[in-house]
Amino acid sequence: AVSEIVAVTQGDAASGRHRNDGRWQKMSPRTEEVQEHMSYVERTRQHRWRCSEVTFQCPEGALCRLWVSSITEQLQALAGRPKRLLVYINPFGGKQQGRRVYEQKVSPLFARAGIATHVIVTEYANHARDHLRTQAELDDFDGVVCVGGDGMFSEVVHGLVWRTQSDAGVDHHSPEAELQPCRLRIGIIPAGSTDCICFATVGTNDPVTSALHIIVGDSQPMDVCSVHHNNTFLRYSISLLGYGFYGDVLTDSERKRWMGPARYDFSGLKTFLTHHYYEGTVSYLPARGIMGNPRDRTKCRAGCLVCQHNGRLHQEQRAECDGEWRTVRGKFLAINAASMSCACPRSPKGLSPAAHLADGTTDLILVRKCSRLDFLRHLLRHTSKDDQFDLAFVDVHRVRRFRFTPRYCQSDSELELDLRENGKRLFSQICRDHPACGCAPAYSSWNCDGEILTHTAIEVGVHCQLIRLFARGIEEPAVFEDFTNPCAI
Ligand SMILES: CCCCCCCCCCCCC/C=C/[C@@H](O)[C@H](COP(=O)(O)O)NC(=O)CCCCCCCCCCCCCCC
Ligand SMILES: Nc1ncnc2c1ncn2[C@@H]1O[C@H](COP(=O)(O)OP(=O)(O)O)[C@@H](O)[C@H]1O
Ligand SMILES: [Ca+2]
Repeated sequence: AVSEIVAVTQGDAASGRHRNDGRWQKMSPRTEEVQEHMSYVERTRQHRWRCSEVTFQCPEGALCRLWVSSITEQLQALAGRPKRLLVYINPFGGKQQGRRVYEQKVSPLFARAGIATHVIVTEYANHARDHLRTQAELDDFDGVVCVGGDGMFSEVVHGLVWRTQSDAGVDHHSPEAELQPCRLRIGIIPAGSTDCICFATVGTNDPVTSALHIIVGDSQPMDVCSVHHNNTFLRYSISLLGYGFYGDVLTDSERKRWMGPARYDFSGLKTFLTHHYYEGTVSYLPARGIMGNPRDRTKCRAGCLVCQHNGRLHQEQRAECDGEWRTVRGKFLAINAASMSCACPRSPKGLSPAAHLADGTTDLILVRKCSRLDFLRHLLRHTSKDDQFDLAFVDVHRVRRFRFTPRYCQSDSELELDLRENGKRLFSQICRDHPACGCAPAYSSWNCDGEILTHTAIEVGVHCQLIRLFARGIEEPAVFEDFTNPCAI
């Protein structure tokens, strides 16, 4: 299809400026004869795309020129294709290859597709976020590309969402605020440690594949969670919000950044062996009147009907959901909210395999205190076909909002209630300082897409389809289609 052509150019056969396709070499070039070079998307295994080139020999120069200009015109008329991109590179993400990956694999493709770029190599953490917030001339661009991991993507989202709200006069500190969707799409060139947002929206972590999705102008809407403490905005989350296990893994892994991506495995093992649980209260607003549930074994795929259906539903039906909050108190090994599957190479089906990218909900996973062996069973099921939620100590709910309060962080009014009711103030104070007799920490931290949150008591709301990516979701393999034939236009 035309939509999967990267570019066409004309070069004359005699000059030999372009590599000749072997098939045509037998023909002797006549004086008039010219070549037409076409680059196009070719699908290879496991959702990977390659940029292939084919050369056509054309007996008549005029005809060839007509062809090239007609196809180029058609390509330019494709509305979704970006022409100008703002690129941020994190040179220190993952294995510190971001710069090399961009220069060697991505930049030549953008050039071939005639995309103009403005490239910024970041110099410090939050450089990209702050540049987007205050300096970047966003009107000059059709999209933003980040080269790095989920942390770098998160920076770009924070910059863009913040800028969009401030331009629209929306107060992002209000947890109830209806946020304005961002105009610019975001592309991810994976060069981080987990890269789960790329993996879950494209199906593979491969810079060339991602670059091609950007070039053809794909669009994948995505939900974004906002995280607040009281009435103060803390952060946005796109992949995982995790307290307990994933919070502790992250806290420990930050000290091991020098290890690169392997830090997560070391800290994962350590945290697993430590086996801490945390007490607290979770309240949540279940998503009602929607298609799908976290255990229906469906998967969010390209052109997902559930996302389309629930994305439209969201606005009108929200009122119906109000007033049905539920509360759970307990001891948890992990509290995870996955607003998408969080599929990544470590777990190809992800934390919540049936979660949707753009349905306006997040899957709240509660793992209660259990034995090490049971928790290991739960973890292992992230890597097998077995259902990780089919265990007595695991609950999963598809929700629109939720709140968490750790046990020893009661609000002042709750403390006063304690005091009035049974004179427990002194006891409460002791608990605050030394809960559980000092044997184990009373608090974990929230892991918000790989960043540690400064507060433990949080309120979370999902903003349906707030951003769009240069991706199309994971494609189902089409068995009968011939992907290799570029002439099937
Ligand atoms: C025993 C094997 C268990 C495998 C369980 C794997 C579950 C993996 C789910 C991963 C969800 C990832 C969600 C993504 C979060 C990212 O946004 C975020 C930031 O990414 P960035 O660094 O690229 O910026 N990444 C993370 O927070 C990293 C989380 C990684 C967790 C790895 C946990 C490994 C657990 C190993 C347990 C080992 C127990 C072994 C017992 C013998
Ligand atoms: N130039 C820089 N120097 C230091 N830190 C940076 C720089 N640019 C980005 N960061 C930060 O690095 C962190 C990790 O980035 P990321 O690209 O997600 O890699 P990883 O997947 O390895 O964690 C992010 O929190 C991001 O804000
Ligand atoms: Ca979702």
